[in-house]
Amino acid sequence: MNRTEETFWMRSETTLRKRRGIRVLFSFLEYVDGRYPQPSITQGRTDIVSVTPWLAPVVWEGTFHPVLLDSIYQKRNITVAATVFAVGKYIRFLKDFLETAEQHFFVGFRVKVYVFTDRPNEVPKVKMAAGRELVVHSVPNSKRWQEISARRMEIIQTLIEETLNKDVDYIFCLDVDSKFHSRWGTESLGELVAVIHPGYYKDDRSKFPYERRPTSRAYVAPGEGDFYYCGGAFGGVLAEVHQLAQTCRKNFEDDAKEGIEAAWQEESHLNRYMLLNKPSKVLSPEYLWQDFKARNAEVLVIRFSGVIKNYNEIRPN
Ligand SMILES: CC(=O)N[C@H]1[C@@H](OP(=O)(O)OP(=O)(O)OC[C@H]2O[C@@H](n3ccc(=O)[nH]c3=O)[C@H](O)[C@@H]2O)O[C@H](CO)[C@H](O)[C@@H]1O
Ligand SMILES: [Mn+2]
Repeated sequence: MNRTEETFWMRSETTLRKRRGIRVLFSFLEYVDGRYPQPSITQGRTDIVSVTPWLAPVVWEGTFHPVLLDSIYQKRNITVAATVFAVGKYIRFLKDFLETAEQHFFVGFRVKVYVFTDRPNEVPKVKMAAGRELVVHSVPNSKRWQEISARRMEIIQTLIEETLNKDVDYIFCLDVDSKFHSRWGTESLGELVAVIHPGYYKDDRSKFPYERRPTSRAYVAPGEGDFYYCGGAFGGVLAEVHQLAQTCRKNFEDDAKEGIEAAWQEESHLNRYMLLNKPSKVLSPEYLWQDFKARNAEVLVIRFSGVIKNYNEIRPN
């Protein structure tokens, strides 16, 4: 292949890596006058799988053209919401989360960030670009972190019912103890969007930390399960996320009435839900890495990553 034949999709992994710094410039130049490199269905990345067996895209760097995608959604004038919870000491993560979201999360689009906190006075003043808005809601604290984490589903369900329906198209629900490091944009949009957990994506499904007690409504039987998805990031269109949140909330509460709490709270219920209701788009672990993990070779870009935290110091229990 000579240099002129080389397209965005055809670049080898090492070339991509070498060019990371100027990639944004390249993808922009490749889009001059609405022209972009010819798509190929026979050449592209070979080190990853970019479609699930139910034909949902799996989003990895190098499988999409950011400027082309943005131009499609710009015409539709979409609004994207994000929810983030900062309860108790987790308020300390909010500043970095919001500041890095300004740099990387749907830049150039209308964005509404909904912050839920028991400390509204401590919400940092972060300068937001035109078209971007911060909305703060008060929520009660709780003695157990498991409760705080799991009750997000109830609050997300209510938020969608009460306020969002009119002027929001897509919603993402994100952990606060994380930062954006690179683009998270229109390539992530879909009806129901799940993110693959960075800790298990090369493991056999028998190792996934699903809820394994059949008495729980989050139960996943041995030999079942597609991927292990994160509780810390999911999204989609409002109707789909509403259905997910309502179902996970109800199943979590019905379990609680019988004295059972799933292994990973709402994350377990989300995994059960996604097994029965396959996501229409799957985001690779680029979309939720963990700072303590070294970057694997196939991960060319880390877009969003959990910070290292001292659990004993910040959690209420
Ligand atoms: C990266 C990822 O997939 N993380 C998931 C994982 O553990 P994590 O260890 O990431 O959970 P976590 O401690 O970050 O809690 C989840 C989220 O709940 C909120 N929070 C929690 C405790 C608290 O005192 N205050 C507060 O605001 C906050 O937004 C936090 O980011 O498993 C949890 C199961 O319960 C959740 O599914 C998390 O989303
Ligand atoms: Mn977290």
